[in-house]
Amino acid sequence: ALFSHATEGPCNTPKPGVFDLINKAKWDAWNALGSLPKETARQNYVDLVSGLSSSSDSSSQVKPEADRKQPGYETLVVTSEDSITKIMMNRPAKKNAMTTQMYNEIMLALKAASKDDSAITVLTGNGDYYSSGNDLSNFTDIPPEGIEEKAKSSAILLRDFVDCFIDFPKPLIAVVNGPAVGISVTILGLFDTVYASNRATFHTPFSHLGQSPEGCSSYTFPKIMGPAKAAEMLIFGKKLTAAEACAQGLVTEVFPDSTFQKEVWTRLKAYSKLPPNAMRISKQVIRNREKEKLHAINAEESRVLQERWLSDECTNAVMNFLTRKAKL
Ligand SMILES: CCCCC/C=C/CC(=O)SCCNC(=O)CCNC(=O)[C@H](O)C(C)(C)COP(=O)(O)OP(=O)(O)OC[C@H]1O[C@@H](n2cnc3c(N)ncnc32)[C@H](O)[C@@H]1OP(=O)(O)O
Repeated sequence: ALFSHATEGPCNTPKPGVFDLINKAKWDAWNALGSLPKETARQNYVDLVSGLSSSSDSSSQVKPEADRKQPGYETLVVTSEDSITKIMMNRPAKKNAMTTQMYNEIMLALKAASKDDSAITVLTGNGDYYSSGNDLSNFTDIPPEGIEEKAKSSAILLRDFVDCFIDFPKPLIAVVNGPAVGISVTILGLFDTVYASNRATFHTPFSHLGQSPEGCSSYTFPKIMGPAKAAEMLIFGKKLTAAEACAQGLVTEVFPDSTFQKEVWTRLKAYSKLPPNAMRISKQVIRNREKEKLHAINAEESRVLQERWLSDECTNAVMNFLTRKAKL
């Protein structure tokens, strides 16, 4: 309005029709300036634009992530911005291996995200790995009651952890920034969207570790990629490239690593502006009929693993890693 007034003087065009909403709003604003002198309109325009540029200068002083992060997490960085809650695994020196504390904190963060006012939730990793899966030193922390008790409490923790993903009510997106191993791969079948850098790989070496599939992958993987391809991953531990995982339906889209963060976050910010209730309800419609089945599968997988963790095959594989004799 001020620009039109400064250059053309008081409003001199016919009022746009009632359905021409944008032009009508512009016309109303111009007309409201009445017979303001052109020079005053020019000065007001300059003042307004100068004010906009100084307020955009102050918007570049966005709080650093450290200031925005939610308190109370030691193994994660959790932030909420642009209607997106981002849960970032934050043990980069240990390739984001998942400790007992990290499992517990991820559950807490998911429960909080399910109730906060964000529209979508993202899980990602800090550093060069997405996650190297279960922290194998979890197996060294044996309670006085013995190894059976450890296997039992681990199976309960695993079951509770995977249940949180099965029940998560909002769109859940994995931003797979690098290689992913073990449980960080298997739970991807419970996400709604999986974006991967072309540096990411997907590896479930359960037989190598004397273990068996979890995260409902014994059900979701054959469903997603067919039983033959799922068997190659889950029984024989075949490691997939990001492109292969995408071709088999586990990954939604692969991006070049050099532009990964920029492209993915631009897209997620656009998605986060969609009506949140519609997204939540669409997810329910897509997922709800499977929930009961997934809970039963999770319980069964956890029970089988509890036994596997007590096997010689598993104990030897873990000892070989911890004594530096073996790596994947
Ligand atoms: C409640 C229980 C639930 C259980 C659910 C079950 C889940 C099953 C799984 O997740 S199975 C998968 C288990 N993961 C692995 O077997 C991976 C083991 N790690 C490796 O083989 C390698 O570290 C690697 C290939 C991931 C990376 O090799 P690279 O040479 O690049 O790096 P480093 O080995 O030097 O790693 C840096 C430090 O990080 C430690 N580390 C990495 N991953 C793990 C891990 N999963 N557990 C424990 N520690 C891990 C590694 O030991 C190095 O530590 P250091 O610097 O102190 O030497």
